[in-house]
Amino acid sequence: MRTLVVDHPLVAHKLTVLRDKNTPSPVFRQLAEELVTLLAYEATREVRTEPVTIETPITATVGTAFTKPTPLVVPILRAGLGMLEGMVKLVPTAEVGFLGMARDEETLDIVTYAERLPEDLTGRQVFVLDPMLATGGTLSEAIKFLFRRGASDVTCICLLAAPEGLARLEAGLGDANVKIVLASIDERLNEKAYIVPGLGDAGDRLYGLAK
Ligand SMILES: O=P(O)(O)OC[C@H]1O[C@H](OP(=O)(O)OP(=O)(O)O)[C@H](O)[C@@H]1O
Ligand SMILES: O=c1cc[nH]c(=O)[nH]1
Ligand SMILES: [Mg+2]
Repeated sequence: MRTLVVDHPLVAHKLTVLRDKNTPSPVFRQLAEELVTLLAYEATREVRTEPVTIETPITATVGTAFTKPTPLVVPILRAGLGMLEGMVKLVPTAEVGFLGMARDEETLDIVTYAERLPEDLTGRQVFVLDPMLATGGTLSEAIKFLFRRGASDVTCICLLAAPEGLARLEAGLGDANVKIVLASIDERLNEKAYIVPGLGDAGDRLYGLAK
């Protein structure tokens, strides 16, 4: 597993405003969209592409080849949805699947309550979107789900991670082809397994409702 923390003044500034408890949901949603675009630029450095040839207004003959990215993007509902728009704006040729996963706040167990993914992901390159990597339970379940379906290359784009969650994923994944791209590795988890300093509950911040 590889981890990349994107170190950039624009990312740092937007993340600071996102953390501010006084930032209302509409601004929070806008910033999440902008941040995922900045992170996705780095996260897609190795995106697989298909050759496409075109005719330019200048060339009389076809033959200028450019390449079309064809990843599968999987936002983890609810909070992952806040990252979908920014990702598909940057990669309009991506295919999108969905996983609905919720963490039981008592047991921290992960419940998968929705899934809309191709049955066979053999050889697919998948980009998972979830703003928070806390205990790592959600992403661990999501990655296992995707590998079970045959995916071979998974990149997770998250905003914040706790060191504990990264360690858990590292322990469980070993040398699997998984990359985590982040805006920040925060200090720790608190007794409720929330990221400190963090930004609160991402789903609630995005959508205003308690889940
Ligand atoms: O690393 P973990 O300990 O699994 O915690 C991270 C998960 O917790 C939050 O989801 P939540 O279960 O609150 O659902 P929501 O996205 O609908 O708010 C967040 O959106 C992550 O998916
Ligand atoms: O800090 C956290 C931890 C888990 N899920 C969140 O949304 N925020
Ligand atoms: Mg979630």
